[in-house]
Amino acid sequence: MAAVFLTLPSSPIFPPTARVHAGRRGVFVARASARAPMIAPMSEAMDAENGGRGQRNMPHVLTVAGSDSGAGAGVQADIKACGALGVYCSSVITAVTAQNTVGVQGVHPVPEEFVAEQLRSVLSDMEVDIVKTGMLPSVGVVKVLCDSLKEFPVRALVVDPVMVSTSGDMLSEPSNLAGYRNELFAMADIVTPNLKEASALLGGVSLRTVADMCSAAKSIHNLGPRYVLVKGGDLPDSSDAIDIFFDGEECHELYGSRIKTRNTHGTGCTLASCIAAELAKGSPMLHAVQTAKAFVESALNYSKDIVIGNGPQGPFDHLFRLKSQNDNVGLKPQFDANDLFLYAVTDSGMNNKWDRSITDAVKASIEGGATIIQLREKDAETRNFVEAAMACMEICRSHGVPLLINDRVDVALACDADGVHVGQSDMPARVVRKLLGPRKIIGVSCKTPAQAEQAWIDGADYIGCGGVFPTTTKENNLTIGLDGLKAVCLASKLPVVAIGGIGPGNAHSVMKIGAPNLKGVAAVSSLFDRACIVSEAQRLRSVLMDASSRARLSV
Ligand SMILES: Nc1ncnc2c1ncn2[C@@H]1O[C@H](COP(=O)(O)OP(=O)(O)O)[C@@H](O)[C@H]1O
Ligand SMILES: Cc1ncc(COP(=O)(O)O)c(N)n1
Ligand SMILES: [Mg+2]
Repeated sequence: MAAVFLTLPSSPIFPPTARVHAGRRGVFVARASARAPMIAPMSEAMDAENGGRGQRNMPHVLTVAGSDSGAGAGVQADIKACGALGVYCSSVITAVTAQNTVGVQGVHPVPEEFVAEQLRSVLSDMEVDIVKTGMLPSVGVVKVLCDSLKEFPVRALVVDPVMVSTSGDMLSEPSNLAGYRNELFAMADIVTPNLKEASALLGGVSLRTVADMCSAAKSIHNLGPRYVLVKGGDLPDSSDAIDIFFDGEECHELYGSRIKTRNTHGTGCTLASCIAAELAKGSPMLHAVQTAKAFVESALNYSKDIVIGNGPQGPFDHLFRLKSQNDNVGLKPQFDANDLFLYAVTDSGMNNKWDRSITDAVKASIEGGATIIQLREKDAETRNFVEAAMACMEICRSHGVPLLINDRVDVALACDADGVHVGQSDMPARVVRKLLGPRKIIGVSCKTPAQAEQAWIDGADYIGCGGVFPTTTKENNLTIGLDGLKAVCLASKLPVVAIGGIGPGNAHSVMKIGAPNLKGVAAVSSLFDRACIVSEAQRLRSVLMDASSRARLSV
């Protein structure tokens, strides 16, 4: 039967919303500053209309993809994935497929003009942060999309170059390769081919090893995108699920557990949508990819035994987090940068001097208002350290305060700490991330903008910046002063906690340097080299509270 496409009489032409034209390259580097001017006037206007009750824009992904009637992949997967991550998802449908767990029975492309009309409807009206593409059935649709993105630029473009379904059915014209290569890739912030797609994009090269995936990622990078993720779901003989992330300079091997299940239909669509959703929330690219990968792994794990359909490849459950709180155990606790507010770093020497156990020191700092704890035990014997860390972990967990371990990844793993803090001469954060996985918090000590940039690239969650003032806890430690702190904060894409000689007497001067990503101060001697930790922590906390309420008032 011939398809009937209903094209409404041309809608009134809305003036394109004023958007910031960030250059395609560097959209992410300029993320915060690019968004600010775009959002502020709009929310001010809405606020005024709303009696100042503070309306807010919701992070928004637009998926440009095909419909999967079985709802495991395509637009349906994209909407569920974004919804699961708390992001709004609008959808421009490029094709309707008749599809189930057996395969694809039919494909019905939507006429290019009507794809263009859908794009105009969404982009001219809504504040779309990120566009994610899936099935683009023809070169004509690719062209229409590129033209729309030139007219209505967005913050980033995630391209999942869907070509063939896992069942082996063609989802785009072979001539589409040229459309991707010649136009879309140059506009893309990230392209996420699976092994077959990467091979097709490179003229049919064979991809069987991680080394092959790295060289494919580099070759695809030469086609124009800023980042490339080659997905290894189908890597033969691999007991892990390994993806390769290439940032233009370095290949990062991202490891996950391979879940034994038939329900992997839609993993690629979901991964790309989750990346887009995390970008919409403001994550840097590598973080977005890691969070997306962890989400897919958790969803597959939760859904590994569900049965939907009789074919060889079933869908999985994107909304698993809503089903059971218990199943959330093991998911990455969202790192909350506000936890850096009052960061207590224990010191074994000071505990000995004041004849305190490490657990007493931790309890007292939490009672005084510490919002995160780091155990820094430079001289402890490993066995004692692990025992003490386990006890501290229990205390911290019962108070909902994250516990990090300084330097010792092994101790952090042994006590299932929330994360690790490393210095410049400790294990590189990239290696720590490999060992701890995407769900733990990693902090890196940085003195310079270059070190802060590296920490971000390596996948850290925050940086500790200092020593700001001279201190007795670190010998020969170069201090960087408030100017040095400010320079690093302004350059850092990660939240910052200031450290080094900070206490109630000078915390105010630190917090008022005027860097929005400076989230708090770390204290060692000013808490632990004192007779009463509780009252010192309370004093520091009230100085910090005062500084942050003044900062809010002056905005
Ligand atoms: N069985 C599995 N267990 C865990 N992760 C998987 C599994 N299969 C695929 N993945 C992950 O899902 C994402 C999508 O990969 P892939 O299946 O290769 O893409 P596509 O769906 O486009 O073919 C990747 O991050 C991959 O590592
Ligand atoms: C409409 C549509 N879009 C994308 C895919 C790819 O998904 P998968 O690779 O998991 O089959 C699909 N099967 N259908
Ligand atoms: Mg797959």
